[in-house]
Amino acid sequence: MRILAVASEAFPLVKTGGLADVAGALPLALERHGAHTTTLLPGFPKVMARAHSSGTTHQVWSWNDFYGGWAELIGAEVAGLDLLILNAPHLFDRPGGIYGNGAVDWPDNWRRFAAFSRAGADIAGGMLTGYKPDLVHVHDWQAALTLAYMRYGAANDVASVITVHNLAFQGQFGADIFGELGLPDDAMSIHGVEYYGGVGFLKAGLKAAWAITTVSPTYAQEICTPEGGMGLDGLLSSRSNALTGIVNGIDLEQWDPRTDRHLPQHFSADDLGARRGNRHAVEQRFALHRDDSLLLCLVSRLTWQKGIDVLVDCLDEIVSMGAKLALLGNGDPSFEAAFHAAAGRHPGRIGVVTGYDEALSHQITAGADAILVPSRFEPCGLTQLHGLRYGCLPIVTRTGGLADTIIDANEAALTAGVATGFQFQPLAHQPLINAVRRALHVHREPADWQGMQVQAMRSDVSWDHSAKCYIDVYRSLLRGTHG
Ligand SMILES: Nc1ncnc2c1ncn2[C@@H]1O[C@H](COP(=O)(O)OP(=O)(O)O[C@H]2O[C@H](CO)[C@@H](O)[C@H](O)[C@H]2O)[C@@H](O)[C@H]1O
Repeated sequence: MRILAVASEAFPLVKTGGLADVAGALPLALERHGAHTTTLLPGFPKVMARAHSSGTTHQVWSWNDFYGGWAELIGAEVAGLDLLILNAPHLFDRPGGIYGNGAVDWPDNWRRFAAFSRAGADIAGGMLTGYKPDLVHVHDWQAALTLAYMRYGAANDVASVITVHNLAFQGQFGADIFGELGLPDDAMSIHGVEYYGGVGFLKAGLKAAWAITTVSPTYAQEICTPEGGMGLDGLLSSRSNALTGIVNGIDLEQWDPRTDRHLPQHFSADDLGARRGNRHAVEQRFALHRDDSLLLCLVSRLTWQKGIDVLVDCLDEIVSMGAKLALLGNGDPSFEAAFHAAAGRHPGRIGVVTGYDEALSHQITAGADAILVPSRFEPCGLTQLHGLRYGCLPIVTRTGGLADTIIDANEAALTAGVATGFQFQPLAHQPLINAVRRALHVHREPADWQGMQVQAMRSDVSWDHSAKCYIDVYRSLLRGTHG
């Protein structure tokens, strides 16, 4: 089975969030089940640099004028990924972020990702000699228009899947761009790309996809409701037969406490005492007192989605309850400032590093006792899976993938010895505080805490089961039995 994946980021080439982790790891997991993935990426500077340093790049196509400038497609192989890269300097070669400069989106994002999607559809339609995918799998709004170009073009017989990683990002633009997309006039309708009077990239993909997946069963249900659907619940519930929730895995080689090159001290479920060296490293890096109190951590984009506003409100009380916190994140400057102010009020009890630091994210998860994931909504969530893998017990809101991956330490689960973390709902000050209090309570009994750590580390967070679920979706489409 040949899959063409279309994604705007993939680890380890370029990453702003969890999408990159998935786009980087899923192809390797699918390969083990006999499906070969070729991944189309935009030629962002980091992608081009990494591809060139691999020494494997070769041109497979070029255009003199592709959405306003010269462009080429490059083949490359990086970190086990079979890549096609759309090198279009007028669209992707610029300083700043891949989607914008600071908090401001690039004004030509519609053109950048329309071009990217068009390239995906042309490849699906057989533009490249010797390569035609059996199925196209696109991720999020940046790649979603691929499916509209396929549907209204030469590749409307090629099976397609769209995965929604986060419904909050929809790629909505004014109707005035439509004329420049190169789609036929009848695509500008409610059955095509039209969305609330403008053009909706994600909407167009959801409408055209043969199958829709999202990254957990609970989120799949939530997005069909007015509360969770962000304006797309009508469309999604009308397509609920085509919608499947498949929980993400994590890369077990990148996240292996016995071999992780980022850790000062390796450990395993049989040797939890060895976590201590990592704990000391975290205490040192975050200027925290060295003691045995509950060490909580956070590794997150600092946004409203992640419930950071509520956490900020709880920090003083969490410290007064006896816990301490190591906070790593970047995003909304007001949250960064609030964290620094809290660290100033509680020296030795709250430590903050603002910025994006992959190595530090591993160290924190290996050294802290528990990881906070107080998300307002969470399609799947990866940091709680990292926490499980490293015996850093997740304290999470009961929503989306957090509800599906963590077993709450209620009385029954504790007695049965199956608890792996602490859930609370709704996202608000008191429920969060109560969850931390429950964690403190278990933490006072080292044998109970370690029992939960072992149980957490036994959880299956691999890609194996999820890859099988994707293969099932692909097969059902190719057999014509889906939805
Ligand atoms: N400051 C920092 N330093 C280092 N690493 C950091 C960091 N901030 C975040 N990270 C890392 O970035 C990733 C973020 O993963 P999340 O699951 O929180 O995804 P995100 O919300 O971006 O994406 C969306 O897509 C993913 C993938 O489907 C879904 O899991 C998720 O629910 C959905 O919102 C993790 O690997 C985390 O360790």
